[in-house]
Amino acid sequence: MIHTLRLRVMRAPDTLDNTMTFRQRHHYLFILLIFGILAPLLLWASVHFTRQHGLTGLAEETENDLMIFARKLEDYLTGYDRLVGSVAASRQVGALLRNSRDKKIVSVANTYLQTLNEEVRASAIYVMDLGGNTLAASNWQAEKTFVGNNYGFRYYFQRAAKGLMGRDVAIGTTSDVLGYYVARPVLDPGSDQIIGVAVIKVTLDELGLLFSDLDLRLLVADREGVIFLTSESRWHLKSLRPITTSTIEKISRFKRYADSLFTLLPMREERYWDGVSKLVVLDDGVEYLTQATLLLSRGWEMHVFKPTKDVKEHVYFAVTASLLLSALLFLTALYMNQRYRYLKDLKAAAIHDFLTGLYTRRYMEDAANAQISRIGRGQVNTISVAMIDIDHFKQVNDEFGHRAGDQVLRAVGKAIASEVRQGDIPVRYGGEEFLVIINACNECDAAHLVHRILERLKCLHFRGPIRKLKITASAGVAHYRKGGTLEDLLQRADELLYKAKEDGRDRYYDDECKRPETP
Ligand SMILES: Nc1nc2c(ncn2[C@@H]2O[C@H](COP(=O)(O)OP(=O)(O)OP(=O)(O)O)[C@@H](O)[C@H]2O)c(=O)[nH]1
Repeated sequence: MIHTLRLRVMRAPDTLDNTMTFRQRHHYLFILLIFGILAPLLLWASVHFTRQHGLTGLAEETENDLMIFARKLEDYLTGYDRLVGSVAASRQVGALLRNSRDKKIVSVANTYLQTLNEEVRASAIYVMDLGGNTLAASNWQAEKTFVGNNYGFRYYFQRAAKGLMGRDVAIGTTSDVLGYYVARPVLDPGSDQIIGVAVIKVTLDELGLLFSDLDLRLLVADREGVIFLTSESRWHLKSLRPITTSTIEKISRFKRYADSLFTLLPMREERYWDGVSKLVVLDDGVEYLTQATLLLSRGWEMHVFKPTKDVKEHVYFAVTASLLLSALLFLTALYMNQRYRYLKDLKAAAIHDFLTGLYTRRYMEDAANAQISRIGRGQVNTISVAMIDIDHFKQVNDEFGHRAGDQVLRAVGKAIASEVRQGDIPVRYGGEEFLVIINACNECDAAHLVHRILERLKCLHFRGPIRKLKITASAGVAHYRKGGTLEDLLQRADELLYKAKEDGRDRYYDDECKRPETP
């Protein structure tokens, strides 16, 4: 502590001021640097973690929605899958296929299909023979009835005619409406031979109602990636993947998508966010988190798109919050720094004389008393006090002015500080009076020091109007005596100083050392 303070003492006050400004500037630069690194880090972390957290939540919601809608669609269509089974097993349909020329049987079958269709609200229910001809249909009375038409080219018919479940999405040749077709073989109860095919058609408009009023985008595409069911009408019959010309031709033939262009669904900036979810920007310029699932029984794929705008809002909030936090931390750091410097300056001002930079009288009293108690404990040999007073200083003030007087005081303070050793305490005692508490090994050490100081003061050179000025000083040196007090020590030094002044100045008296007293 003393060592640090001593270094400060040895600087001229004007240099000290400059150093503090320089240091202060360094402090601000340091704080700015720290915040220059911290603020972007904080910003990056808040953006990263908020987005990460938001997208994780959104991915969970998307997965949930996907499961719900896939289940909803499956359940809805499975109802028709089962229903077509009961149509195929019905007495009326069996009778019709065994005897399609009997008008009465045909009429009974038509009425049965019509009534059933009204109950289950399908688009149409009809029965075909193995040649693909429609023998009876729920819309038998309509102008564009299916009865009499041949749908043998249809994929669903060909599957059912082979004894399999036929499922397909296609545009109706008679109705011109896109629909889901499900077909089952009709077996002869006696022989178990396939004798025809029962079909139910459900319009996709009706299916689309399942997905209306959603705050998400949803699509269902067939095996080839053609979107046939979607919450966005503009995506209708667009394709998720590039399709070859031969596939387009095949689709056109079986499904009658002939007029469609099969353009690709515009999806930009696709990238996987995790293993399952993708982040995409769609044709509306909005970013979505998307997930897909396969509807295995039908070979379809369902995609759900959830806008990430809520996540973005959270990120904006986090950015604002972290900017505010950074600003708050920055201001707090500035305030703390100012306060720290202020307290430090206050403390320095309390122990240092503002003009010379030497210690104050108050500090000296505390430090000297501490030294005296150390002597009592045997930790320090002895101490001495040298009281030094500039001779005829009043004349300097009177002749050259107070500022010149201050210049001399500063130079004397600097000279004394540079002569003392580490552990000595140089003090501005008052006015033009200085004092040094000397940690001496023996009495003559102190006399040597005072001798050197008085010599040095004689050699001081000044600038400006007082460049020709030469000064001398007088001193009194007193040594600690066992059991003595600081007051006693100071008094003896003062008396010796007084004596030196009286005897003509430019000398020192030492109460023990018998060295020459004039330097
Ligand atoms: N410039 C300046 N002068 C000071 C300061 N403190 C005290 N003085 C002056 O120091 C002078 C001390 O004068 P005196 O006590 O008469 O002593 P002296 O003129 O040095 O004469 P001797 O000590 O008897 O040799 C006074 O004129 C004070 O005004 C200060 O901080 N700055």
